[in-house]
Amino acid sequence: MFNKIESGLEIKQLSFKHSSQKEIFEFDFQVSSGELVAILGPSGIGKSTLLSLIAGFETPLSGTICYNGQDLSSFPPAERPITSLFQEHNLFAHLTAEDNIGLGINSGLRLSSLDRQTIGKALNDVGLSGFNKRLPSELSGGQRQRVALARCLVRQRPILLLDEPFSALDQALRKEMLKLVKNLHCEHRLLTLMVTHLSDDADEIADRVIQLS
Ligand SMILES: Nc1ncnc2c1ncn2[C@@H]1O[C@H](COP(=O)(O)OP(=O)(O)OP(=O)(O)O)[C@@H](O)[C@H]1O
Repeated sequence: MFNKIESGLEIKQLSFKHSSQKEIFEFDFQVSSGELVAILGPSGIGKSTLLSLIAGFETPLSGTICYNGQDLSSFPPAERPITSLFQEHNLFAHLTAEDNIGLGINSGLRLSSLDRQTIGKALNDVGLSGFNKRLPSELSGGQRQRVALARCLVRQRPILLLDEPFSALDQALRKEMLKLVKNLHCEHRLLTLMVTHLSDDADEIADRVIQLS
């Protein structure tokens, strides 16, 4: 049993059921601010479901999700202190890298020159300086995920959720992206939860592994 924590994410006696299913999922754990935790478990165990609950895309049957002692239940997804990166479909095909990242600052793309500088810095942070005007179709798979990561950064949310973000990439590229995530996590002091089914990836960068069973 954990005591209530003041700094970090606390998932307490959370239960959930997809409306069309019988299975009930239960989660109970906590993650400290600044920790990078890997969520491991077999296919169908509920890893993505857990991230959807934390992000606010699904509503639990019972239990609480608190950040720094504050219950997030009443906050819609856009107002939660959370940014997410998924395996794919992170970018809009008709927008440049710069504008895709800019959506993280202003959804109507009303961007000041300071915002443009912030976007340039984020592109630099993910190793894509000068790629501002590229369309997603003009980028490799790894570069597209870097752009999506840059958008996560400009949102300046303290919690980063990663749902198998690099599983479509080959092993060498995946390792490179994991290193990048680790660096960004440290540099931006993000509480990071990374869902993966690969224990090697978890061992590579995680401070701790939570195994769902
Ligand atoms: N929207 C949904 N409606 C109904 N059932 C769902 C829905 N999303 C997921 N499920 C079911 O809930 C269970 C958990 O799914 P989830 O995607 O969370 O698992 P996972 O651990 O992330 O799996 P994987 O590693 O294959 O991505 C599965 O049995 C899945 O079929």
